[in-house]
Amino acid sequence: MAQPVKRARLIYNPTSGREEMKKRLPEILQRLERGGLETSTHATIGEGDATLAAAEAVERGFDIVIAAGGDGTLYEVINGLAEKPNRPPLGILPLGTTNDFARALNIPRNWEGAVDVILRQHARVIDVGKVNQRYFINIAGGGSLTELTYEVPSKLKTMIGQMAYYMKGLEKLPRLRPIELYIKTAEVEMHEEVMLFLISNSNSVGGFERLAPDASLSDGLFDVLILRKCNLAEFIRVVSLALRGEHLSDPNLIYLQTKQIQVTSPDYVQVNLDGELGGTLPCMFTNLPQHLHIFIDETGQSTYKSPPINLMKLPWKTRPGVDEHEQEE
Ligand SMILES: Nc1ncnc2c1ncn2[C@@H]1O[C@H](COP(=O)(O)OP(=O)(O)OP(=O)(O)O)[C@@H](O)[C@H]1O
Repeated sequence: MAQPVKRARLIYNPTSGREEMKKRLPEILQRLERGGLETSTHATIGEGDATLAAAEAVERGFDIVIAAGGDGTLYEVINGLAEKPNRPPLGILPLGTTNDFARALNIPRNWEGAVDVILRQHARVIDVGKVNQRYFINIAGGGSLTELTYEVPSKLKTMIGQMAYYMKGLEKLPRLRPIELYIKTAEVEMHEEVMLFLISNSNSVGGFERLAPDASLSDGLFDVLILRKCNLAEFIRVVSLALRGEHLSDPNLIYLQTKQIQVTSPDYVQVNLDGELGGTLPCMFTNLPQHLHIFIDETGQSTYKSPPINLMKLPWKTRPGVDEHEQEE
């Protein structure tokens, strides 16, 4: 007997990466249809649109939601799904400039491979982080480095891809400044001057493939990394240790695992969720265990090569609305 046809909603950002979606859409739709997924599309028109489109897709009863674009689009789609009681599984087409989360899940970087992962419908259930009323799946963080928050205009990103981040990030490197944090979990309470804090769900972030070596996407726990106040030389040392996964024993680093963490500060501290601006402290970060099904490559074969590392890309990426102003200057 024929399998019932499933309906998928493909939410894509036409400006992601090198605008690959614009070129590939007919082929992607054809491959999905041939593979048995009757697919309709929603092209996003700007910030926040993917969240609305994902929420609407759930309400309209789609069996599968597909997020096509970069980490920003994925973040927005997850924010549209996470609140809903009946969450359809999520497919990912990683066609953005950065695709940290797709890398953590070994989802192929090429569109054919990524479509095939969706067609095989092998889902993994993952934890989702909740912060106030927002959600993240990869990493949250904050710190004085938020001052380095920069916006790479999307046209520039399209033209030169990853290079745009380097140019924007490195020029701001010397402006590190510590912040005061109060941290509270069920296990510990602390008051520290810190450079940054990271609350991670996966072990691969921003090209740091061993940032939180013990992190599991579905263990119900966050891996928390807090970098104490340090000078630029120490900062660079910790980062280079982190590249090799040897940073956890560094005296400047505090590492813990927890289900829920409250972070407050007397300072003005922006919070970054999966590379996007996610409000300011104080925040309660709660792990929602096994909250979302995502299609993954069950063969576990990663087709990624590690991209070159941009220190400032982690995790301070975009501040919406700044690029126009910067361009005028
Ligand atoms: N039509 C559009 N025009 C401009 N920006 C858009 C449009 N649709 C969505 N966006 C915004 O673009 C942001 C970045 O997109 P996305 O993450 O998909 O790809 P990217 O630009 O390649 O970057 P990255 O993968 O590094 O996040 C999203 O957060 C979204 O708010």
